[in-house]
Amino acid sequence: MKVLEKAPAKINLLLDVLHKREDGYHEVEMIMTMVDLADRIEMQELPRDTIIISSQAGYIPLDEKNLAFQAAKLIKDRYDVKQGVYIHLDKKIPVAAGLAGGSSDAAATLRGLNRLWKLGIPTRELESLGAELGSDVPFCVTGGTAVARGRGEQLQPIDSPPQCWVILAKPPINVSTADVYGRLRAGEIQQHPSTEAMLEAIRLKRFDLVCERLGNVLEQVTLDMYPEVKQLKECMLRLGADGVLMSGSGPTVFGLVSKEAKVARIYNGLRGFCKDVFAVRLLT
Ligand SMILES: C[C@@](CO)(OP(=O)(O)O)[C@H](O)COP(=O)(O)OP(=O)(O)OC[C@H]1O[C@@H](n2ccc(N)nc2=O)[C@H](O)[C@@H]1O
Ligand SMILES: Nc1ncnc2c1ncn2[C@@H]1O[C@H](COP(=O)(O)OP(=O)(O)O)[C@@H](O)[C@H]1O
Repeated sequence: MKVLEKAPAKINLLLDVLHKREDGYHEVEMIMTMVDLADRIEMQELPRDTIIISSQAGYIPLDEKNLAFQAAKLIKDRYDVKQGVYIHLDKKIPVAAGLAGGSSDAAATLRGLNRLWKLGIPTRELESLGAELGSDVPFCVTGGTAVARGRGEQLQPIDSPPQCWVILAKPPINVSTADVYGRLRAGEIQQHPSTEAMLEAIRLKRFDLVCERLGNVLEQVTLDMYPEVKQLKECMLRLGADGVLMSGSGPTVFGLVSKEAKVARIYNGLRGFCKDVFAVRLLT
């Protein structure tokens, strides 16, 4: 038997950090949504008790460091599954980009193996398993649009934002999430974005207000480390994107665009600046 799962990328329309916790994680308040750029995960039963990962992408680990491997191992151990699985990852989402590619692969693996092995694990439980793999994995289990609190695992589903184009551009640098959180001085954040105001903009389906109220407190940290991310933001705004923000810990910058007529110009303008550029729709 074989199952297929799509693993879409996420963007953070809003990311606020409330404080650093005793366990070293940061207490966050995020508004996350999925975009139509996805890895494809194929899972095939193996009679032997083993997990094998393959991928056309030469730049991700294929051993126990792979988040899909960790997801498969977790589900096998927890539910005492004796069969093995062959997992192929068709990567489309850039790696270490702030788009949760690895987390979404892990979530898709949890969903897929639940089906492949007919385990009947409820979604809530899949989300809890996901939290053991990473802070962004619970959101990726269900996707949609949600407010995420705690370290990212406390989810409140909300309505989709108004549909629009999303231009994603990732400069050729690798940013470590741990490094960005590590450099953040949570007590010294000058301006916190308002989650309530963004929720209102989404509720009212006001695209202009969504663009106006975008905010990410990790952005300044990454911008200070990598001035090219700042240049990329300025470039996207200059080319006419309606709202521009860095996603997660970066370095991907996304631009929201309402008019299709503008998309090609912005896309082509950015291609001169970096190789990884995508024009996609929100997954509403
Ligand atoms: C910043 C965000 C925003 O969506 O995404 P990315 O930029 O990674 O996509 C997330 O908070 C990242 O989630 P994720 O990538 O799953 O993080 P984890 O593997 O759990 O943690 C990686 C590192 O980030 C730090 N971390 C993570 C989450 C959090 N709320 N506080 C933290 O301080 C932890 O100290 C850890 O060392
Ligand atoms: N299936 C996977 N796809 C992508 N990266 C993975 C995967 N498994 C493990 N990783 C590792 O996870 C790290 C973060 O990758 P990713 O989830 O793409 O980034 P981000 O957390 O910035 O959204 C990278 O260092 C990468 O090597």
